[in-house]
Amino acid sequence: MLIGDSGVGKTCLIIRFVEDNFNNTYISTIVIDFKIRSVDIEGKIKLQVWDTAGQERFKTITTAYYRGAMGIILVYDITDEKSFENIQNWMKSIKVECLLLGNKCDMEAKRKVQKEQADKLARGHGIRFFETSSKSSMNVDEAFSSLARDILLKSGGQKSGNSNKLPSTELKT
Ligand SMILES: Nc1nc2c(ncn2[C@@H]2O[C@H](COP(=O)(O)OP(=O)(O)OP(=O)(O)O)[C@@H](O)[C@H]2O)c(=O)[nH]1
Repeated sequence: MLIGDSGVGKTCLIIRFVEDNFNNTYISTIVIDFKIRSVDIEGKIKLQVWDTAGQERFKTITTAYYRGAMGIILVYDITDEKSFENIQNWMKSIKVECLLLGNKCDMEAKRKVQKEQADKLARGHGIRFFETSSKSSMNVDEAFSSLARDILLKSGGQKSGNSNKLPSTELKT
């Protein structure tokens, strides 16, 4: 499950990972959504990737979902300091396997969060850190695969039958 401020690029990361595509238009996610991709990690496994809305008004609902996740990808935007601060608050409350991503690393000229700061934060929490770009596709596959691998390792290689059931919601258009 991906968590982070509105506009940091969570949906774009999922679209790059699942469809190998990128779009500059910004359509803010409403509440929650998911996509599936099969990957080869010691045999085929199916990853269900959940996208959450970054907007504050959906926080109560998205928080209920993240409690059921097997792994969490915390995303900030390297050009937006506030998104990096907010990620640090999320980190305090997360108990499952997680990963830190500094997205939009193709925008080096507008960088506000230094790689070293994020690296230090990730080390402090004992988690992995990558800088990614959905635009150039840098590190996107690597990031998702490394978290999937860590989850598999932690669950003793079990590929299905987890007890972390997500709450069910009926969505109507
Ligand atoms: N340059 C650049 N732009 C990006 C990148 N990833 C996303 N964007 C742009 O950032 C904007 C927001 O991306 P989204 O993926 O919709 O952001 P989000 O985090 O899902 O936003 P919410 O759904 O509101 O929570 C879009 O205009 C994207 O095109 C990236 O790696 N590089």
